[in-house]
Amino acid sequence: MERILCPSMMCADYGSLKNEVIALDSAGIDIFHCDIMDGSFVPNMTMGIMDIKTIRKYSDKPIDCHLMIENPSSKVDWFIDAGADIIYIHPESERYVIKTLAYIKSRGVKAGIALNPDTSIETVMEMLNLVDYVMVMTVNPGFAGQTFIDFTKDKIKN
Ligand SMILES: O=C(CO)[C@@H](O)[C@H](O)COP(=O)(O)O
Repeated sequence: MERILCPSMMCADYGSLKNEVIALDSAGIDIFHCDIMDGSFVPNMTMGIMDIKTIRKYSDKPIDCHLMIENPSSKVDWFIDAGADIIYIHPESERYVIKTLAYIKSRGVKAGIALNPDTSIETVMEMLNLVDYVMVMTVNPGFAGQTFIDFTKDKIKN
């Protein structure tokens, strides 16, 4: 099994983002994982477009944007234009999921589905051949440092 390292950039020191990006890049990380939260789909607000642009400015490594926002289809262009290489959307937050996945791919970036702990894999079974990645969340989206929800292990296994 291939293992890759994707540090969560919401945990970076924002007083020194440029240096954090350069240090992670030279430490050999694989993908910058960026948690985008709108304070509505999840009870927190985190990174935005300027942060993605800063990461893109100081590294050529892939950037993934995990959109924890309502109606992500209206905003995917913002993040692609800022430099994202992979966009994750939540089926719980989007009315036209497959249309949005197809649009993301048509823009030349990879598309992923992220699943809340209480969303079953069956919900998205038909869409699995349309995505490049599936993110199985092992905590409720919104915050770093939460306790691992044990039953999500079975979902990952399946
Ligand atoms: O999407 C999220 C939280 O919603 C994660 O990406 C966290 O940012 C990572 O948390 P830790 O692994 O540091 O607890």
